[in-house]
Amino acid sequence: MVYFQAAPIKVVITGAAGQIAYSLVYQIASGACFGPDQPVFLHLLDITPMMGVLEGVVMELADCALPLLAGVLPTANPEEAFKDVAAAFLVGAMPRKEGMERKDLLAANVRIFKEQGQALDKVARKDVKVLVVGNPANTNALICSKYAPSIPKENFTAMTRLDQNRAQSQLAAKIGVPVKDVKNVIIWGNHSSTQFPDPSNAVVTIGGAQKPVLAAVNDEEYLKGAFVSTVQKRGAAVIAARKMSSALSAAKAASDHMRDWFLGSGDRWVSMGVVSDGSYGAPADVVFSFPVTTSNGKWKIVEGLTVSDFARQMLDATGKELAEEKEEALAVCKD
Ligand SMILES: NC(=O)C1=CN([C@@H]2O[C@H](COP(=O)(O)OP(=O)(O)OC[C@H]3O[C@@H](n4cnc5c(N)ncnc54)[C@H](O)[C@@H]3O)[C@@H](O)[C@H]2O)C=CC1
Ligand SMILES: O=C([O-])CC(=O)C(=O)O
Repeated sequence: MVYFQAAPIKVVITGAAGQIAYSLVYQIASGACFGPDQPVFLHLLDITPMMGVLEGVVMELADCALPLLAGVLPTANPEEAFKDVAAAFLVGAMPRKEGMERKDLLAANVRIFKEQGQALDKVARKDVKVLVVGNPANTNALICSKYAPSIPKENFTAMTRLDQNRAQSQLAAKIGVPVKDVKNVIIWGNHSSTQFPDPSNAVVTIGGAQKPVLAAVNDEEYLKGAFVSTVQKRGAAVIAARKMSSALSAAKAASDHMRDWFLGSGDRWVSMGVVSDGSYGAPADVVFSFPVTTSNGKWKIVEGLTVSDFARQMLDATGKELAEEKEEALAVCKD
């Protein structure tokens, strides 16, 4: 019997034999996600043909000799995987290949999230925090929530943190400051090429003083043009280079997202795909990425920001795409 000071929490990762999970298991089991004093019991779900590969991941986790890892359960059974979990990283889904848009994965992937919503509904803790990473992440999260009606819809989120990290990193490089000195870049809308990476409220610390990013960059053409398209297309650029989609950075972003949700975002805004209440004119009842702050395990949309004409057009385009994806997903799930 192993004794820990705090009781371990059960955390599930789906697609656990895949690329992203290979980095994510370490983020979680090392304490980077839930904190250095929180032991974790990992539930690792994949499909039956991947159980052999998954066994290798389990061996490697043991070989890491991680003090916070209380146990590991590899399984192909969703109800076993989701039983009593406090946090769920829903990664398992097909990734896109070169030339595809993420929404091209919808028909193949959305049923996974219907089935997993049903399993979460049955066996997970009612306060489980769910992060959907598998693409198309926003719409998969919506479907998952719809099939888990006993769990509050606020508990279902989609990952746009990778886009936020990309945006922050691009701006820091442009200004020539460490990435930690840029904050409050916003990702609006869908985790797709219609997303709107918005620097208009971002601030940068230069020489100990805070300055708006717009003034520090002082190049409107870049901020409305190359900056936006670089972030929108970064996933495709990584696929073109690696012939596989982002994995290391996706795992880091998933850990950042869940850490901030559990432990709080402090004085920074973070972007999360959440079930929309219609804030900022976004369509209601789609999973839309907003700027949020988090504390005590809850997120809250940042209110009162000004939306320029340019931003309005961008928000409308990404909202329209999400409304269309929702209709398509609901039709697929009916079958
Ligand atoms: N939201 C975001 O920012 C990002 C999302 N992604 C998405 O994450 C997903 C996973 O990517 P990778 O790990 O690179 O893919 P991968 O192909 O390496 O791994 C996916 C794993 O999921 C498993 N899987 C398939 N169906 C499953 C099911 N029903 N239950 C449990 N496991 C299942 C597969 O067997 C495989 O082991 C893809 O959809 C990808 O597009 C990737 C990067 C960033
Ligand atoms: O681009 C992809 O398909 C994988 C992904 O979501 C990303 O890297 O943002």
